[in-house]
Amino acid sequence: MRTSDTFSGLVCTETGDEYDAAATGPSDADAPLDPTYDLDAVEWDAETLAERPFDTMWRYRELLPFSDPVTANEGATPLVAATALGDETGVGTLLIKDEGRNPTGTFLDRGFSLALTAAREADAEVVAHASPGNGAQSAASYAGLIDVRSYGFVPSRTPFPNKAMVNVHGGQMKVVGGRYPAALSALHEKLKSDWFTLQEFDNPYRHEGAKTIAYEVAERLDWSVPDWVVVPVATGELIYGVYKGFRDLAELGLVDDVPRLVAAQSIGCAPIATAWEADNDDHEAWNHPDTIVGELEIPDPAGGSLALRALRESDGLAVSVSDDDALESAVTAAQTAGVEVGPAGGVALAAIWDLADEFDADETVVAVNTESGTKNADILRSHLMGQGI
Ligand SMILES: N[C@@H](CCOP(=O)(O)O)C(=O)O
Repeated sequence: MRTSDTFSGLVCTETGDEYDAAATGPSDADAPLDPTYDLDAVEWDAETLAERPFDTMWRYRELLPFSDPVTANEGATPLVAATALGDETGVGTLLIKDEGRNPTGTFLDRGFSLALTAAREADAEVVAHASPGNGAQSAASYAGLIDVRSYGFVPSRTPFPNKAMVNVHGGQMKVVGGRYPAALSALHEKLKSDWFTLQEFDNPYRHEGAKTIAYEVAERLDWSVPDWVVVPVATGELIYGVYKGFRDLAELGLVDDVPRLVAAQSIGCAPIATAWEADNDDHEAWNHPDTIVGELEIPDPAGGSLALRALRESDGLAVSVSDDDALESAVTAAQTAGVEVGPAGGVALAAIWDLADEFDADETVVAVNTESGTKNADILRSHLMGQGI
């Protein structure tokens, strides 16, 4: 395996036990695995990094596991000022980290760059996972780069642009009747022992890609951290990755602390927000999930306890918002900040409205827009039609 010089292997997020980085299937650990690094060997400072072009997430190569990446130039997304929204919500500085600007229009590209590099290093011939749609599209794209067969199991409600682009990238798609859990069950039924799993948290590299969002935010803020980062949460991959990224920077002494994280979910599927309210360390699976925000309709998140840990350790919060407020917020961002926010990003922005009393007028709040709004243009447009527009 061609790993970076600083990569020091995989450890269990619960026990700290070490695991084989070259293994191809899910580990027998009790909890997800985390890539680790020899931080003493990472010689980063503001000047060294400033000399590198702000072009892809691979400018942070010393804190990524592989030396020869499968890449489509993911990362280096803009941090856009949402001044009008900030004024309306009383937030001093409101910024949107626009992950819709990634190659396939989702932050997931960061993690799939790593996961497909791991697949290539393991000589995998078939890769597979289940997703609400963005994941299938992104995985098909990266699998195409290394010419391996990819299977994306998706629920029938998956947006047409995702389905179409899976095929355009040369991927195989299995559309499963029902919702996301049905797609996950279908994957588990079909999974063969020689298939390489790309599933969040079974594959230890998906959240590792997401952590580079934190590096970019801190660097764009001249190596300071915002007061708050508001993150849409489904499996917990994104929020745990972002937390890990800020923690890395604090350990390296590049920033003073981690920001307070907010987990934003839809009222129709809010296992993490509910567990947080009940002061629990893990979630209970959500019965009867029902939200228009398909990317967040994950009733039994694989990273539930890690998401809750990220909230506890960052002195964070969790909140759930209505579909209507999420869509209204996404539309407002498009109209006032020029950012094509998707429904999941709208959930993060709606959470800011809900939490307006928590934020001080001089604070900086970053909301993560996870996907390009164009993937769900029909849903966003239908919200306008409800207003007679
Ligand atoms: N996948 C979602 C956002 C967050 O999901 P998580 O699984 O990382 O918690 C999206 O694409 O919008």
